[in-house]
Amino acid sequence: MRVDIDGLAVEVAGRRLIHEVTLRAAEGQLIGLIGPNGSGKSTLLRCVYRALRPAGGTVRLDGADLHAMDAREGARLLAALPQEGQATFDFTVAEIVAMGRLPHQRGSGRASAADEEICARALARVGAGHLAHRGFPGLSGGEKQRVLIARALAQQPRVLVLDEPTNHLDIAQQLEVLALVRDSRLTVLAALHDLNLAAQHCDALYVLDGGRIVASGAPHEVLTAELLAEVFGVRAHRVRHPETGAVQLLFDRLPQRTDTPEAAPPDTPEAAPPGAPDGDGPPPPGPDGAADSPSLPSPR
Ligand SMILES: Nc1ncnc2c1ncn2[C@@H]1O[C@H](COP(=O)(O)OP(=O)(O)OP(=O)(O)O)[C@@H](O)[C@H]1O
Repeated sequence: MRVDIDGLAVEVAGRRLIHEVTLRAAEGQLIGLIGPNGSGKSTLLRCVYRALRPAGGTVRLDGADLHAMDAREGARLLAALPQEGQATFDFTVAEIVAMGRLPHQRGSGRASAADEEICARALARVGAGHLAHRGFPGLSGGEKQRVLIARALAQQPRVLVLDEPTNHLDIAQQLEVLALVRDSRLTVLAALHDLNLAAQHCDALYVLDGGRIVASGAPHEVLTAELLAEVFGVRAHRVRHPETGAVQLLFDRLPQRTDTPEAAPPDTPEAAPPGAPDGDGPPPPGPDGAADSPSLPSPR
């Protein structure tokens, strides 16, 4: 299912937080939303999953205005993992995941055998089947995150909206969750803080700063040293993943604005080591395709 966001504006408490956002997600694409803290990622996504109404503009799913649909219809098409999803619910894991089936139930709202099967499969997909009878509040942050992803999958939506889906997850689980999201073939909008994960897994990135989209495109087009300095205030070196070719980033602090070339001693960390690549360009691959990095220790 395609998602078209056009001229979206969002206001909270009379303050405009999102300005004129336009975003396109084709069927099955994974679109990453990146930006520094407070840039508006959660606010934009909250409007997409209907926790906030737009002050202007539209969100359309295959051309239909999402905010004009009734709640049940919207929930059958779009499921969300909100950032505030870590709130303590006094329910078991199985009950939390079963909530994902509510938009599909009519009448008594009782779960059918088919609903139970869908929930069990969703929990198994996130590797959390063994948690089904545990109380949600007693889970670790990572376990809660996986259960809430299972709830979103149990909803059987066409579009997934994920606010920091890798929050609280260890590195193996982060990779698992992103692979699972990819394999789901759903259209996905995901706010991500880890720019390397975003570069590796997303079809396109949209960069938010001050509530506005300031760049968009394929990860290798968007994640330039200039943009990362401007928007995130960091110095970034680009290298290529030796197997996938995806852009990957190595970060340093930017020199302080007060530092002048005269004031900085010649061997400060900001000074590039002799022979190091200068900034944005990917360094030439080594014999095995890996980018050489003279500053990294050799493997033991
Ligand atoms: N309910 C609210 N009332 C007032 N201001 C708000 C509210 N919600 C968000 N904001 C403000 O809107 C701006 C964007 O916040 P938002 O949470 O969308 O950013 P974010 O990019 O998701 O940040 P983070 O990366 O830290 O999660 C921030 O300045 C925030 O303080």
